[in-house]
Amino acid sequence: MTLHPLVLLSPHDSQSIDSAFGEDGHVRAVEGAGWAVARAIRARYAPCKTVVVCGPGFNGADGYVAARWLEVWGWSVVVLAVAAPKKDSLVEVIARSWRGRTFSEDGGRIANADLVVDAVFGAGLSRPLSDGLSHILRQANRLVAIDVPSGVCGETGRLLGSVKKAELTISFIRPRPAHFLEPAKALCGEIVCADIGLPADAVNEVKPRVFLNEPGLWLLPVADRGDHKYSRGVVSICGADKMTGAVRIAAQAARSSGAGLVRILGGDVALYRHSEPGLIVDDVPIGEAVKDSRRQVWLCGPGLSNAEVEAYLPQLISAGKTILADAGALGTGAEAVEALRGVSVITPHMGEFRRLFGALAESPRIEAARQAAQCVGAVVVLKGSDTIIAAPDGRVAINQHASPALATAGSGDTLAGIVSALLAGGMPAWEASCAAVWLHGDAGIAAASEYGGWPVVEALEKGLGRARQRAEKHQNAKNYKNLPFARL
Ligand SMILES: NC(=O)C1=CN([C@@H]2O[C@H](COP(=O)(O)OP(=O)(O)OC[C@H]3O[C@@H](n4cnc5c(N)ncnc54)[C@H](OP(=O)(O)O)[C@@H]3O)[C@@H](O)[C@H]2O)[C@@H](O)CC1
Ligand SMILES: Nc1ncnc2c1ncn2[C@@H]1O[C@H](COP(=O)(O)OP(=O)(O)O)[C@@H](O)[C@H]1O
Ligand SMILES: [K+]
Repeated sequence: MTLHPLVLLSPHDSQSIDSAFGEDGHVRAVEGAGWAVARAIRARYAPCKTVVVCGPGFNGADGYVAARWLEVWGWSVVVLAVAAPKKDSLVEVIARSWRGRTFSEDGGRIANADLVVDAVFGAGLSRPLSDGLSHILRQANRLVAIDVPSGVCGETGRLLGSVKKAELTISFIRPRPAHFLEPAKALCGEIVCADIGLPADAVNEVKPRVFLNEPGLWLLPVADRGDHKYSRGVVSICGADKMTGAVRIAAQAARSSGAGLVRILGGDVALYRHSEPGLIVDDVPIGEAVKDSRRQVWLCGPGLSNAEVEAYLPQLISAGKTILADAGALGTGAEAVEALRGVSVITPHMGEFRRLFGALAESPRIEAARQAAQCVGAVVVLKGSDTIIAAPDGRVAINQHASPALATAGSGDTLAGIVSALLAGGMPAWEASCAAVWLHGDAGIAAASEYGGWPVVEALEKGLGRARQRAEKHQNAKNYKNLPFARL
C-alpha cells in the first residue's frame, strides 16, 4: 500500500510516521530531509552567505543537516541556534554532526546574510512564537523555510505570532494542509515536497483526512454509448420570482457540465419559458413535482427569497430528495441550521457561513467547515480562494485549482449548478462537490486566459465541457501532473 499522492499530512499523521521510523529510521529520515533542503536551495540560489536558524526539535535537526551539506558544497554557512536541543536527545546527536560555526546570539548576522534558512519550528507548533524569535526571523532579506515558516500551524494555516514570508518552503513526504490554506499559504512561497521514503508500517498508521482537490481524488462518470438523458441525470431547480438570473445561470451551468435534463419549477415561469430553449419549465405545485421519482436531485436557493425557500425546502426534505442548498436557503442562526437537516450539500461563502453558524466562523476555516459538516450532517463547501470541501465523516479537501476571475456575481450560482449536475450523474455528495469545485476553477482559469483576467459570469459555463474533458484525462493518470507544488 502507498500513501495517496493527494494526501496532505497533518501534524498527527506526521507523528504516526515518525513513530514508525524507529530511532535509526528517524535519523535516516532527518538526513534525507536535510539533504533535500540543501538540494532544493542549491537548485535555486547561487552559493551565498547563509544563516541557518535552528530550533530545539527535529525541524532544527533538518537545519543542521542542511547546513552541513551546503558547507560541503562550498557555501559560507553559519548556524544560529536559537534554542538548544534537549540534552541526550536524538536531535542533540544530529546537531553534533554540524562542526561549523555556531552562534546563540544573532549579532546582526541575519540582517547581513544573503539567505536565511528558517529551521526553528515545524508544522506541529504547540504555542505562539515568541516576539523575540519573530523579530529575529523578520530581519531576513530572503528566507527559505523548512516544513513551514515558523509560527504557522501546519494543520489549519493559522498564524501563531508574526510570521516572516518565505520565498521557498520545503516539506517532506506530502505537503501540509497549511501550505494551501490562507493566511499561511501566502507566506509559504514556492512549495517543494521531498520524497524521503516512508516506513512500510507507517502507511497503515496514517489515517489521512485532508486531501488536495485534484482529479484522481474523485472519478467523473465518463460518456457511454448507451447514455440517455435520464441516465446522465435530471436536475430540478426551484424557480425564483424576482432574482431570476441566479436560477438561469445555475441551470445553464448544470446543462453545460453534463446533466441530461434540467428543469425549473415555479417562480417567474413566463420568463424562464422565454429563456434558453433547452430548459424545461414546470408550472405545477412542488408537492406534485416531488412525486416524480426521476427528479431526485434538487437545487434550492439561488435567487430565492425566504418565503420561497420556506415553500420549497421542507417539502423536498420530507420527500427524501438529494438537495443542494445555496444562497437564499442559507438563512440566519440555529433555526436555519435546523431547517437544513436532510440536505446533502450546502455551499456557503464566508458571509453566509457566518450568518448560519455564528461564532464557528471565527475558527480556522478548515476546522469551521469540518465542524459545520458534522453539525448539519451535510457536505459543506466553504467557498473562497482556498475553497474547502468538508464531509460529515471528517474528510476534507482543499482546492487550489481556481482563479480570482471567479470573483464575479453569479459565479456561486454556476458552482451550484455544476454540483447539482454531478449529483444527478450519480456521484456521492463529497466527491460531486470536490469535482464541481475543480471544474468551476478550471473554467475560471480558462475564462481568465481568454478574456484577459476579467470574464463575465456567462463565460464560465462555456468552459465547462472542456474542463470536464481535462478532468477526465487527468483523473486516471498515475503520475499527477500540474500540482501546485514541485516534487523533489
Ligand atoms: N514525518 C515527517 O514528516 C518528518 C519530519 N521531519 C521534521 O521534523 C519536524 C517536526 O519536528 P518536531 O516534532 O520535533 O517539532 P519542532 O517544531 O521542530 O520542535 C518542537 C520543539 O519546539 C518546542 N516548541 C514548540 N513551540 C514552541 C514555542 N512557541 N516556543 C518555544 N518552543 C516551542 C517544543 O516544546 P514542547 O511543546 O515539547 O514543550 C519542542 O521541544 C518537521 O517540521 C520536519 O522539519 C523530518 O526531519 C523527517 C520526517
Ligand atoms: N479570489 C478568488 N479565487 C478563487 N476563487 C474565487 C475567488 N473569489 C471568489 N471565488 C469563487 O467564486 C465563487 C463566488 O461565489 P459567491 O460568493 O456565492 O458568488 P455569487 O453569490 O455572486 O454567485 C465561489 O465558488 C468562490 O470560491
Ligand atoms: K520552519
